[in-house]
Amino acid sequence: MENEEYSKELNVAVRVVHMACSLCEKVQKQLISTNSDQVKSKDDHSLVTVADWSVQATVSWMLSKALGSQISIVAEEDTQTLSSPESSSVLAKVVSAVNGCLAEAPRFGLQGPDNALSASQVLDAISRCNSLGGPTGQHWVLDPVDGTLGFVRGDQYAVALAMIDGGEVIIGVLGCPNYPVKDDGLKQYGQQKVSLSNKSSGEVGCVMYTRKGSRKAWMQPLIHYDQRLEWPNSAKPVQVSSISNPALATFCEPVEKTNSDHSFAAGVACNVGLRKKPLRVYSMVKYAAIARGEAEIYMRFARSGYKEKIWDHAAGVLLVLEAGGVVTDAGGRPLDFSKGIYLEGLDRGIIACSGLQLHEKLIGAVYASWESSNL
Ligand SMILES: Nc1ncnc2c1ncn2[C@@H]1O[C@H](COP(=O)(O)O)[C@@H](OP(=O)(O)O)[C@H]1O
Ligand SMILES: [Mg+2]
Repeated sequence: MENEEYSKELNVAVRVVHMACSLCEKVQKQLISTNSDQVKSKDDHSLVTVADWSVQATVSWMLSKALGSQISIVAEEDTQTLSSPESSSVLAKVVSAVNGCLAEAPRFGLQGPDNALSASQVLDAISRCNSLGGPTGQHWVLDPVDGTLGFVRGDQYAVALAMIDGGEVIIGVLGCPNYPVKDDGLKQYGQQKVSLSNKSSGEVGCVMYTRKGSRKAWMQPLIHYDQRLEWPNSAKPVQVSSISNPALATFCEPVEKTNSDHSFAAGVACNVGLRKKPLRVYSMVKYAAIARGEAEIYMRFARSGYKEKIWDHAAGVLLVLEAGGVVTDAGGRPLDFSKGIYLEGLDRGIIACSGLQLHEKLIGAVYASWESSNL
């Protein structure tokens, strides 16, 4: 990207997200290959948390190493459970996953530690991410494994890293390890899941990234096995779809109806003339789908009282905006990332679109449907 401002931060963030994706892929593979259902339900929980904590420790350690230990990081996990005596075996797994990942830093163009980290260094790296964000200064915002259910089910999930400066999202990086690189890959993934053991290099998994004001968003394939990440590797620009006819538009929403009111969204969809069935996808991969031009609309209507968190949206929102799209709350106002860990003042829900025409229609339809809804 031409503008030098924040280029070091962006470069480091992209490499770190590649590392985190590689860590997650290993844990997810292990999880999927556990056959006994009984063992699985027990292991599921600990393996997911292993991935969450390990990614948070790795990203925290690498960012501090590359950018200075004074950086502020807002992230989802804390160490309360992990540091209790009952969690010693999980902690051992986390330490091993983190050291395994950090040892590979040179493959990603970064410098890892000279010696393996101790358990207390790993715990420190996790607990350092206790910033609360806010309107001033720079804050890194991390969701180590977004879409936990998708992760457990061998489906879509994302590693999301953003940087906020002065309350504005400046950098957005989204790792989507199960998002096929080829066009229309997400729709095909839904119909015919890629076998995790057969994932081959360059076909499945991408990291998307952007910087505010660049009006560009990029996608790189994940690297596998002993490949090295070169900058900018085979990054290709992505952009939103040009479809503005609702009858041809694809709309995404969360898989879980507890996270978004499917029937309210169906009413809005019907009002604007959307014809296709919703594409239900776990995690921030929905934002990635809009930024890549594979879907035109993402609607999210959480139950009243639920407060959306900044790490579930920051990276994805910037990607959609810089790829040419529009993202607002359901009242048409931009999302406010300056108020701490929550998207305070969010009006009813979130609407991301590939273009203004569709967006205006959706906002109008939400307004019209609101009175009759029971949200
Ligand atoms: N009741 C609720 N309403 C809306 N979102 C919720 C929710 N409970 C949890 N979430 C958030 O929804 C995210 C998953 O999004 P989606 O449903 O689009 O896949 C979760 O991220 P994690 O999986 O990182 O916890 C979590 O932060
Ligand atoms: Mg999340």
